[in-house]
Amino acid sequence: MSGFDAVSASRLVVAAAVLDRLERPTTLLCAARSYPPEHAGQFELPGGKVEPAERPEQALARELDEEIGLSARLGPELIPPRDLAVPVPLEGGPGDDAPAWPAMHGFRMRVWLAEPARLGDQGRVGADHLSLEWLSLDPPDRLRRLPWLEADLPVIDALVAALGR
Ligand SMILES: Nc1nc2c([nH]c(=O)n2[C@H]2C[C@H](O)[C@@H](COP(=O)(O)OP(=O)(O)OP(=O)(O)O)O2)c(=O)[nH]1
Repeated sequence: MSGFDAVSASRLVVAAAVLDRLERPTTLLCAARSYPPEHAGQFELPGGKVEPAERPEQALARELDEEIGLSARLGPELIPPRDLAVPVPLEGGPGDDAPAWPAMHGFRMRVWLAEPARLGDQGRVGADHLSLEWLSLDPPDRLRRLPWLEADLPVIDALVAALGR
């Protein structure tokens, strides 16, 4: 789909920090959005909205397959720090059961580390993205300097810290 719909504060988005490998990673998959026009070219972690009655991990597998043709193995969740975390909403769906990162447009976002199920699989660019870049984790400042969606900056900082960079 294209464009951002009107959203309710309870909508949950899931995204993956796809590393070349979970053990001793060297690169991160950074995806340049193709829409909406005001965010085209900005980078995000691939993922998307959780459908009603879907578990977040199931939604993430579906989104990665649909958007970038990647079958991924999930690692640990990247837990937001307490001062940033958006609590579980009262009206959250069945899988919406953990604090999340604040995402754009009132969305809440949960993020998992991941690696391609077939190591070396690069994913493919579909309609949702202009490009997929596998960027080196070193030096981390180069990664931080990408034009990320604004909401992703603390996520990237936390990722870099979690990976010990
Ligand atoms: N996928 C993704 N969405 C993010 C990130 N950061 C962030 O603020 N968002 C926001 C942008 C959108 O408002 C929302 C997710 O939208 P989306 O367009 O990716 O969702 P979708 O794939 O289900 O797309 P659609 O078919 O509903 O357009 O979350 C991120 O790193 N990845």
